[in-house]
Amino acid sequence: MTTTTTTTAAPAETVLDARGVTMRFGGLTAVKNVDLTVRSGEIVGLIGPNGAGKTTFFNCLTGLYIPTEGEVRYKGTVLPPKSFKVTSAGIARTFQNIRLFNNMTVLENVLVGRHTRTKEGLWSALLRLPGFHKEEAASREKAMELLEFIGLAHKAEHLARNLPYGEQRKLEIARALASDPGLILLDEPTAGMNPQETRAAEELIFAIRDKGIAVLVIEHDMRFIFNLCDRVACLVQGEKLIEGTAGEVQSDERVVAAYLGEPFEGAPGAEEVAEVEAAEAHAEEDHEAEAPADTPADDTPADDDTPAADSTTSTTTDGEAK
Ligand SMILES: Nc1ncnc2c1ncn2[C@@H]1O[C@H](COP(=O)(O)OP(=O)(O)OP(=O)(O)O)[C@@H](O)[C@H]1O
Repeated sequence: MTTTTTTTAAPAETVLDARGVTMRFGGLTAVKNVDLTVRSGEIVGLIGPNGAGKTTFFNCLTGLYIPTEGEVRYKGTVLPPKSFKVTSAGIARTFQNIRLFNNMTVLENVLVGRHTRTKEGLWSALLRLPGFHKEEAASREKAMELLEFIGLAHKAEHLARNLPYGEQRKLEIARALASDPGLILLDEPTAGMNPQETRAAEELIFAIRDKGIAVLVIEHDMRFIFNLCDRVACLVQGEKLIEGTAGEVQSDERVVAAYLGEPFEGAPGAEEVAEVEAAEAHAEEDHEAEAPADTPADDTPADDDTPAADSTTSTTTDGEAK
């Protein structure tokens, strides 16, 4: 008789549990009855056309807004309706528009991010009061570790305002990580980044996840979000349209329809479309020039069309599929 032993992995802990979150501004319902769960070890994406309610939802999760209805729990406990208390509880975030202390150094910005984990408060950190300096030594080591982690240790003494844009975005992430979060919310972390910076941001987010921090990320760059995320939820006009794996969401016709008229970032732009059209027109001209006058169109070998057709297909597919 054979016995089989099966080992089951421990179920992932629910880090964030948002239930029925609704946010109204007067007559406008920006977020309507949205449920979302993020588990430990996960990277979850939040997509949706402009004005879909993504940032408003983030604001409801982080205590900036008190939802009109619904409840948000972090590791089983209902979150307090104050952003600094939410940060203390373990949720950190970055903003769509970078919010750094421009006249402070890179290191000081990260140290300010540690204030929820030190006895001295935010004002002490900002005004560099004596108490802050005492705790600074202990926090400094941790802050330098974070700067190493994001690759900015060599710029620790630079003023934040002198960093290139992509590095300012990284610094915001380091500052958020300084509060030792269990969940980090990233609002358009690659906005304004070039392709190399975007790839580096992707690696950084994977590394954050590997540190045991769950990630919820808003992005318009579909290629980035579908590469990165374990699950993706799509908001449209404040409501969650679908939630699933990248493949499921990507192929959902309602998602595609929701974006119609608003091309995906990474989808072929006007220039690429013009290139394809020019190539097609060129191929047609060549074809007409090559075909003997008395050859019926149907007799033209299929191969003659292949290169132009292939190049058209691959450009379109590549752009749309990712
Ligand atoms: N404080 C506010 N007062 C009134 N209306 C608001 C407020 N904040 C957001 N809205 C409205 O709520 C809706 C959702 O906006 P929100 O910024 O959350 O969308 P979004 O999905 O983040 O958009 P984007 O991708 O453009 O950043 C919009 O119609 C917006 O005008």
